[in-house]
Amino acid sequence: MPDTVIQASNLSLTYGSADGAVQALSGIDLAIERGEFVSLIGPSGCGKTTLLRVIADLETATSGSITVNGVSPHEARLKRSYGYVFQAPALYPWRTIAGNVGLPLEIMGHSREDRRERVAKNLALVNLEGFERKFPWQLSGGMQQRASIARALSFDPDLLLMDEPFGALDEIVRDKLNEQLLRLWDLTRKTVVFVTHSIPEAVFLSTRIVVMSPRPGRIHEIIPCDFPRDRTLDIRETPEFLAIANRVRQGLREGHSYD
Ligand SMILES: Nc1ncnc2c1ncn2[C@@H]1O[C@H](COP(=O)(O)OP(=O)(O)OP(=O)(O)O)[C@@H](O)[C@H]1O
Repeated sequence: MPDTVIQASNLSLTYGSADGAVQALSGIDLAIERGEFVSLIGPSGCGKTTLLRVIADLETATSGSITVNGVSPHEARLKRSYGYVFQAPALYPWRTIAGNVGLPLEIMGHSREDRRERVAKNLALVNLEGFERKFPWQLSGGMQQRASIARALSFDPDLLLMDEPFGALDEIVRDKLNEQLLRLWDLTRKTVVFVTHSIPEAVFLSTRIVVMSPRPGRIHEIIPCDFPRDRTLDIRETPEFLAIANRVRQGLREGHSYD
């Protein structure tokens, strides 16, 4: 496996629409190394989701180049190199939690026994052991989102792409899930690319923060964030944390993000 998980060079993407073209990404240069936790932050419309979708081969760049694990996003998708977590949990209501988490494995043809083992392991990773037989509607929003993270991890990809997974949750639940996600990242050594609108969330979780600006979507600045991997929520009170949060806020302002 190459050490560089994602390498984007001069990547641009223009959507064609009935009322004209929208340049969603322009001149994106970004390299993400194995084991990093990289957040993409910026205002609505700056291209965060589009960039994640290009990595996942759900959109194709108009120009420039990108590799995922050293191959094209299309080949990486065929090799099931990543798990994708959406903003809404998107669990099938008629399937149990085990049925939802094991669905990718079912599609990939894993045996019943192997599925049961992997589902149990991944539910334990997101602290949902014992919930196999419940249905999604029997779980809180935060628990459903944890189940969708377990589903993304079910086939053990090294790369996790997360599009504002906790955006719809209240702050207390979000704090808890941020801590759990960080522990999971530390334990599994996955590479995470995480989209958020929240400055504290980005600073708490990331090893680097990519500040994006809109019209067209560009990278304004990349801010390193080198707290220990096993950080806890109390670091949010430290001057170092506040200094990085201020830098991100300043970067967003310079990108004319809130005009
Ligand atoms: N399928 C599409 N067709 C046309 N334009 C699109 C399409 N998807 C996104 N766009 C436009 O591309 C730009 C970037 O959108 P994108 O969803 O990537 O931004 P974002 O930063 O993720 O926003 P948000 O934070 O609101 O999710 C926006 O101007 C959006 O309206």
